[in-house]
Amino acid sequence: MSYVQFEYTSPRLEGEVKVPGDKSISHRSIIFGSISHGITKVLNFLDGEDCLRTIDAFREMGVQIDIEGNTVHVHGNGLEGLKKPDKAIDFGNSGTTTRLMLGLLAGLPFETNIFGDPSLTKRPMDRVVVPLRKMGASIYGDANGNFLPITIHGGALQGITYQLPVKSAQVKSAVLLAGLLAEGETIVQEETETRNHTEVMLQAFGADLKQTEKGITVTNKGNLTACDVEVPGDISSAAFFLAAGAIVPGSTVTLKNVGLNDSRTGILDVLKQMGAAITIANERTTGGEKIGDLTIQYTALEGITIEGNIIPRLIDEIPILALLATQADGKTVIKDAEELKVKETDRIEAVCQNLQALGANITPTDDGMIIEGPTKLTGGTISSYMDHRIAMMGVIAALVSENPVKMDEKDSINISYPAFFDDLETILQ
Ligand SMILES: O=C(O)C1=C[C@@H](OP(=O)(O)O)[C@@H](O)[C@H](O)C1
Ligand SMILES: C=C(OP(=O)(O)O)C(=O)O
Repeated sequence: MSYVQFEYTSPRLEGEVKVPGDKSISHRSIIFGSISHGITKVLNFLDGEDCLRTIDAFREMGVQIDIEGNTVHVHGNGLEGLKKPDKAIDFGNSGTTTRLMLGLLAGLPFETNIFGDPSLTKRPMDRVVVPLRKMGASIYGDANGNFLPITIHGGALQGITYQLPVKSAQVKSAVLLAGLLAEGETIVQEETETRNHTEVMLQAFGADLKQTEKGITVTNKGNLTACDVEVPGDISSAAFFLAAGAIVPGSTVTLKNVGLNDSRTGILDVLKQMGAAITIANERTTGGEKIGDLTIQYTALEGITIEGNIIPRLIDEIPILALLATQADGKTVIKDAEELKVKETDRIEAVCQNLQALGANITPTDDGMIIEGPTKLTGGTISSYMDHRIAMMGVIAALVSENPVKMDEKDSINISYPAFFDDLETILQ
């Protein structure tokens, strides 16, 4: 096997990065733009492979989508204007595309076949299949529809009240999307708040969606209206440089225009609690989403316990937080994060195996991990597990390792952050 090697001698990070557009918001801008009437202009769209899958899916269904750099024009067909795709749709590596599209396809009166890459094929779909069947969709696939490839035949849905059994914005969004095409009210109840971009954006596109004491309620009000979207920078991508700035001696890094939606900022709360020197400037709101500039400086960190309601607010940041915790003084415990097992790979196993291979003191648990720090990482050989967030963690680990980090591949990073190495280069001194 050939490896890519990362070696940084006495690195220091200094300067500004404008991180790419938010992945969750980019997906949703295409979905809601496609099902609206009129042209939706999307600025700062993330050109990562996952979001391009969402574009491909709507092109297959007859929607004209023009891409010019990071500006995208979606010529919406309206809910009734989507056509049956001519062939099976490939959702690649993207869980968000799959689960949100299943929600939409559940209400469309034709049959669609969908499939994905080996990672996506292992991820559970029953979390959306169960409520969508309750609403009236016909769904077939391996293990009673739990795994791709899946065939879905939509149409004639009935609204339901659904209490989320998993803390998942993808499930919430799938049910709300189906609710746009269902008869009567659809209500989603969640015990722990998950990211709310679907709710924010559906309201901006004119959907009849409100938060009531019963839960998040949506009705089938007919067509949505196109609405321009300026995508904030992705805090989940910013997280890699926030962590790097905090642990690489002598660093000061500023990340511009980062999305600061409260349902996503768990990482900032954790960094502050660990003692990081982080400041927020130029706070403002665009399209209902808060954004601002973050500056972080290297400083000593302390281990903490991360558990409970904060977990969905930082779920994708746990791999890089685990690396950060290896450099903090004392014990960091991460609990209530069993969802990590069903991401692009089992991220509890991938993070622990890799950081152990680099010399960290980290132990996996059933719902998270325990890290004892600080440890000077030695470097070594790791695997990305073909998971973009694990791969980026590996590269940042090389910045604080004595010897090189060798990894089996790096191309998976294109899923969410194609400009990752260019941005790293900009701030590397
Ligand atoms: O709704 C979304 O855009 C996402 C929700 C989260 O997944 P879950 O809903 O499975 O928690 C997150 O991990 C994923 O990267 C994007
Ligand atoms: C889990 C992720 O994405 P998805 O579920 O869309 O594959 C992620 O980006 O970390």
